[in-house]
Amino acid sequence: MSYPIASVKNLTVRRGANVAVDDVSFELLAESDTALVGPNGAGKSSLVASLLGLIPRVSGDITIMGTKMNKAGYLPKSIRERISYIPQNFSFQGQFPLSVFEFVQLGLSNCSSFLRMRDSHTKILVHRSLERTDTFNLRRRLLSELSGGELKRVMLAFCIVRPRDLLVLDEVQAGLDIPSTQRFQKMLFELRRQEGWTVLHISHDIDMVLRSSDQVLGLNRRLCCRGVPNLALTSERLSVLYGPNIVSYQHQCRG
Ligand SMILES: Nc1ncnc2c1ncn2[C@@H]1O[C@H](COP(=O)(O)OP(=O)(O)OP(=O)(O)O)[C@@H](O)[C@H]1O
Repeated sequence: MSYPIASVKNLTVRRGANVAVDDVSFELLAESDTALVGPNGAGKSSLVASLLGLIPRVSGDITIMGTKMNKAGYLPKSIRERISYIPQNFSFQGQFPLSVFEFVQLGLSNCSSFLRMRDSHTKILVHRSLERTDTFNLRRRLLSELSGGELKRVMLAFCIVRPRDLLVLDEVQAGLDIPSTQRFQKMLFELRRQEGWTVLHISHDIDMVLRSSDQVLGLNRRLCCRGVPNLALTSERLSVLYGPNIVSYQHQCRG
């Protein structure tokens, strides 16, 4: 039977003077895929940032892997190092002097079980992660020299270089073309199964959510719907979320 990796109860978050997330409760079950959907400005990134302890919350309880997050957003290192986060935007301008290999290797630094690891072992782990994400040929390139799609696959290599339990992704498809999106989704799906990750991801692709997620959370400041996507995302619920003029199209492409 599945157990909760994360549990959120009555979470309220403010951004500036406004309430961005209002009294939201949900659970993320182990090894499940949960999509967080909703219109622009609905509070999705705020919810995720608060779940990760990156921004404060006004009220509510957050428990991750059995440990309750304190009011200041603190979680012990033993829990934090089991979580991975790929943010919505990241770019490396100019000649940011960090190679792909060095970046992925950083995923091992500061991790208790790898601190005394020999250099040769570290290299094997990094190379294996790069191979599994089709980024081995990029290992000597600077991060600032990568395309958006390449950078996202390198972020996945960073996530798998050591075991994690919870992966949080904020609109990873943003800026990717159709083939890159399909390639990334396929890779993520396979890695999730191999690694046993619990995934929470923000998405604007309702068709993809219907096809691949176990649970959907429909947010528009408050939680408007929640459950198995094809039951929860009815046209009525989509209208509540996005407004009455929403029309849902099914992608014809099955990649
Ligand atoms: N740093 C900030 N300071 C003040 N208000 C903010 C800040 N960041 C976000 N907000 C506001 O909080 C609300 C929720 O924003 P948030 O980014 O969480 O929404 P979102 O659902 O992730 O949107 P999008 O789909 O456009 O990325 C919005 O009204 C936004 O203007």
